[in-house]
Amino acid sequence: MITLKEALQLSSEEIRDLRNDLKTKINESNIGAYVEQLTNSDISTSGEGIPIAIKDNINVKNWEITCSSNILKGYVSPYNATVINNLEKAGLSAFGRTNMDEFAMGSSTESSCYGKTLNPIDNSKVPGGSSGGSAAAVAGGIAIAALGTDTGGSIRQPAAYCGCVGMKPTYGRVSRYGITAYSSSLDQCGPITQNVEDAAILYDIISGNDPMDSTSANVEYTKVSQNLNSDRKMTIAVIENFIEQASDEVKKGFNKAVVALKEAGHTIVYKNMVDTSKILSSYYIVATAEASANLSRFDGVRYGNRKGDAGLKDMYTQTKSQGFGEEVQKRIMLGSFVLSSGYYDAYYIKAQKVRHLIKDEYEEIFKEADLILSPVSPTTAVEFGSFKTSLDMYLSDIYTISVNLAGLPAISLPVQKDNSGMPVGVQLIGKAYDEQTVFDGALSLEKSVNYKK
Ligand SMILES: NC(=O)C[C@H](N)C(=O)O
Repeated sequence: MITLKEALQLSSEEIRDLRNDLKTKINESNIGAYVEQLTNSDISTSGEGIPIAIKDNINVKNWEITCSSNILKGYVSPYNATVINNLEKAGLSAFGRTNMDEFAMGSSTESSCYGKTLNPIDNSKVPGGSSGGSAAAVAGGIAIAALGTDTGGSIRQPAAYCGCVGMKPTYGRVSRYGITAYSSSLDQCGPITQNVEDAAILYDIISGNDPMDSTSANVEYTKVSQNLNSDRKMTIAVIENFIEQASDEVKKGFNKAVVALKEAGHTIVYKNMVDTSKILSSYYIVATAEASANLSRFDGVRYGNRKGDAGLKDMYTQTKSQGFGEEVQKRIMLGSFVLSSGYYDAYYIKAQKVRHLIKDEYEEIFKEADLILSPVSPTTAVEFGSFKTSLDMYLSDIYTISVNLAGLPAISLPVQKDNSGMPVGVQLIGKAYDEQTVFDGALSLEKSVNYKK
């Protein structure tokens, strides 16, 4: 597949041919990366630009947006998210809706109301989640690049499971206007691409201050893709107590990355951080609390397909219990519980304290290091049905969620294959607003590991 960098050099006729070619490839593909592939409808397109696949929680004017949930089936966006306007300004267009876990709550794309997306490398394995459709489309050669969202790893983990590059920007760097909120203090939109340079290009295109998003950062901004420099020598920290929990195959991949970084001239330092079990508890309290508030708008009155006609209570009950899947219902209930009076201090406030502690620990490490290297997930992509309980699934997020709790930028990239041929990804985490260092380090690592698809 042509890269985004190459596509930016094409004439309008060549782009038209590329779009037609892509449409044929999508229709012939059997991995179910796109919602349209799973529903037998036509690939949605907006404009005539370079085609970029869009996760089903990002508003594109006049497109159906469902967040892969039955509750929103048939809902059509009245406006574009800012990221879509930014794509269009740069000569790119939204092209095809990618599958996801319902309301971005999951790590395998198994909770979509449309059904599964298959990992293109091994169809018996999950593509990861929640942006599993976006990662599978890029890895499967049916998208040049895609947009995903990352609340607790939803860009980086599917990118790692499928062997592509996924980047979560600093909280506030990319506008959330027009992106369906799951957990407003954690969500960020970012690129999923075939390589690090394309990720930098797409990040540059979508990022920047937006007055339509009150959480958008108004800080000085320089484009990263024009200043990429893989020759910078950096100090990179490794969190020792994190790695112990990874599978042997992930450890091997991680060690390869450490050796490659040393060979590229970087200095490695070893650190420890707060226990991952505390990070997990903090994330699943903060995220579900915010989700319970954000998803209250899908009540059959303001949004959502209305069900039940025996009074208000029946209408709310029927609308939500028929519209939302099991995992979403569970999280709304958990979130409502931790915010309820009597439990608020014991759970929600405590989780916020742990969140601050995590932030402080990152700041301490960044006094000495430019970047932190960590695995993306404790295992490579698992077989469908492997997550028997919600907790099994939550445990696949132990390395990614602290980055969202601290609001930091991070990029995941593949470094080698495990003994069954599945990609092993690692992530580089940076200081807030220091995306340049994140991309420079990632480019250096990409060159030195020389991963072959
Ligand atoms: N949305 C995400 O970033 C995925 C994360 N596994 C979650 O379910 O919250």
